[in-house]
Amino acid sequence: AVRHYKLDVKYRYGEPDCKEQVVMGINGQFPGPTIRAKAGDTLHIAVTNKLVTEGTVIHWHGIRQYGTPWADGTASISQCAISPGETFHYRFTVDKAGTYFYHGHYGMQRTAGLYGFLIVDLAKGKKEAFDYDGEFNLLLSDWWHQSTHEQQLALSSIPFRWINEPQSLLMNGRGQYNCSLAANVMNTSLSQCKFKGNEECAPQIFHVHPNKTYRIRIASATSLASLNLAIGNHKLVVVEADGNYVKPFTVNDIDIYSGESYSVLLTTNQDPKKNYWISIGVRGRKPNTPQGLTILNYKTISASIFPTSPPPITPQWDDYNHSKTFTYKIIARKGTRKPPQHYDRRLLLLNTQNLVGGYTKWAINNVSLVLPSTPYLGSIKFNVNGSFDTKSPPDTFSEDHDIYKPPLNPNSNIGNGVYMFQLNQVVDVILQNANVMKGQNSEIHPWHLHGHNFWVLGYGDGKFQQGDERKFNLKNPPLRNTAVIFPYGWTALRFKADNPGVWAFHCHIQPHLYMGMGVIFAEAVLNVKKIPREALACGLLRKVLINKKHN
Ligand SMILES: O=C1O[C@H]([C@@H](O)CO)C(O)=C1O
Repeated sequence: AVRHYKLDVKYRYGEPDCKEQVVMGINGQFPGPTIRAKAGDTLHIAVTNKLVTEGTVIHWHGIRQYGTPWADGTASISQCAISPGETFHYRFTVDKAGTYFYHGHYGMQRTAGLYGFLIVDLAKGKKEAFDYDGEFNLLLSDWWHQSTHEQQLALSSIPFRWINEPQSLLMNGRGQYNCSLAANVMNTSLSQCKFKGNEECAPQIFHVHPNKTYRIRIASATSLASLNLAIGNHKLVVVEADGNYVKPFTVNDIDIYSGESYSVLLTTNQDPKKNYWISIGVRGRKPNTPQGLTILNYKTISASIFPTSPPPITPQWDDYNHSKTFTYKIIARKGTRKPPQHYDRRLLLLNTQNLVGGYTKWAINNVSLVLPSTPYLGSIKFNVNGSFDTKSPPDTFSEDHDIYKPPLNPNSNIGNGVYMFQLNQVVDVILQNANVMKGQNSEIHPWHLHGHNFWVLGYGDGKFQQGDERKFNLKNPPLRNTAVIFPYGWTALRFKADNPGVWAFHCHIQPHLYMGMGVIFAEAVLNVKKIPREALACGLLRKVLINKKHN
């Protein structure tokens, strides 16, 4: 079936965490409306830019866009940003059931609140591999009181001004600044939040029946924060990651990084005369943001009876063993497509924090990504000269780079060259983490690939070495679209370049991408058919449109 949606992107006033702010909304809502379809459907989504003075695009995170690379929603990569007043028609099929989301992919618009769920149900007649009685959606994000326009300026100023930690964590767009739902039952200087219930920042309560099983679909659209989610007294059974089934495993809490999605099963087998906390807390960075909270309400009692015990304690922010233990448990469910046993090309990508002309940046193999004004997809397809660097960025980095120290020479270059792949090449990417520019520290980076799922073949501590590949999991590696690199560690991915198009591969932390932490993959672009004109009407491509009939 074809499903039609109309999304108007517009600023509005809102109180995501009880403080009035400018929020990027869709059809007047924040977060945007949930888009729902069945596997095999075609979505026709008309996005109208009502922002008045800036462009916009929307990326459908986790959707492979097979055959429709122009609909990936990445400004300067798959299309021209949609101008104020204009409408862009995204048309693509959703071929795989799963939990996805959509978000802005131009500047830091995601941080401003441009996101919503995209859920693809199984095709008619198909059955899930697990049973459940009901389901909930839980979209996680973080929230700043500084505007994203100012954040962009701060990050691209000399001296560099860091955006610092978020003021609040949001669940389905709701958080509480300067008060806590749990103040009465825990040790905090925050006062108790008081709600009538209809406030925009009042928590969205999850109502359940006892002795049932619920599927909770969770996605993280955070700008910066890595999160840990727990539900007081309850176990979580992880069954899906990034739209792929995983071998079910049971945990007390999950770590979720920006760009990831999970489905967990929750069985309501606890005392039905109580309600329970649902909590999220910051991981991987020294937190300065209170826990995000809401309530799991057993319908046997009133939702206004708060839990009498404190909310779950988030693991220490730097307890990376906790994170690794969770991440290493994720393996593919039986029946998942297996990876090719060999690769055709390997990239070793070193992530470093650098200086470019005095500006603080992130670079990959010493190149910090600055997007061109003409979108790659059109410029490669129509062979437009001069729209980006024709020289490819390096496939590897210097052997003697000491990942445990700040870079000896912190200076790097900006660039917008692409890695070119032939159709069906098997590509391995080893992401190598390192020390930041100042002090002794290495940060978590969740890397997201557009247009594909990749197999996560393995993780390791320290520097990747020849021979580490003997430890790769080629038997049941999970398929994902986002994978984390741990501090001072490496992560190995494999994918098949079977989707003609131009695809971004980048750190999903919004300020890091803004500071250049990404690369561009171009795959068999000459095989791309029928790019709509509206995706091409900017930069050096305008001439192509005027001069020749395209395709
Ligand atoms: O990109 C970043 O910059 C700061 C810090 O490294 C410099 O202020 C930080 O914590 C980041 O993640």
